[in-house]
Amino acid sequence: MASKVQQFRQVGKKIVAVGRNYKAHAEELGNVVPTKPILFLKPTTSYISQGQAIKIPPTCTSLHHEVELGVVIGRGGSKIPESKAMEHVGGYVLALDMTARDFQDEAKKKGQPWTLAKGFDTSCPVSEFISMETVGDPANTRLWLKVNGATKQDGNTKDMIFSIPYLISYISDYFTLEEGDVVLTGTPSGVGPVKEGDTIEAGLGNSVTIKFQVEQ
Ligand SMILES: O=C([O-])CC(=O)C(=O)O
Ligand SMILES: [Mg+2]
Repeated sequence: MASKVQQFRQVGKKIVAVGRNYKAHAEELGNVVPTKPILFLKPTTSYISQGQAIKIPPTCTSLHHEVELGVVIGRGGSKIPESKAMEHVGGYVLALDMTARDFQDEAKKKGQPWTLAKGFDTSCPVSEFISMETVGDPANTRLWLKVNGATKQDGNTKDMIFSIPYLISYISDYFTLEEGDVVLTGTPSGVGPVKEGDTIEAGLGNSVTIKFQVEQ
């Protein structure tokens, strides 16, 4: 029987996402490099798993891929010290933080929230649960993404600005983290648009790959 944490999608808890956690990605979109984590939430209705398609949200003209390491919380807590943060990690997931970049650009200009740009149905494609042993060192793991076979993103979690323990501690100062919550740790550089009919393939380390189709 799969443990509860392995069924994080059914547990159906929060998705807390971190923005601009890689310097090269902050810079490629003309944003300043943050001095503290930028957080936003994605609803759990945004999850899809392999076999389901990424659907371009209505009126979106620039749907971007962002490959990210997701941390699955195994043990909840609030005000978790950085030194104890890794004890709250249950495992990992390879995720895409699909982003309606045109919606986000408009929201940024108007000082409005990113909810629609980041939280629409199918905006969080995920792999199956990945064990800690499979990932090995989450602070030195390759993350890559291809569109129709062409490499677009090829990064490493060692380039995160804020580490996983720091993020868990920081987030839990404000939000209680619960078993099954997922923390998306930000995307490396190379984000870009996808269109109807495209195939997105992404990988983590040497062993985990996912594949999703984009549909209108
Ligand atoms: O939309 C953005 O650029 C922020 C973000 O999610 C990331 O850096 O992963
Ligand atoms: Mg992201």
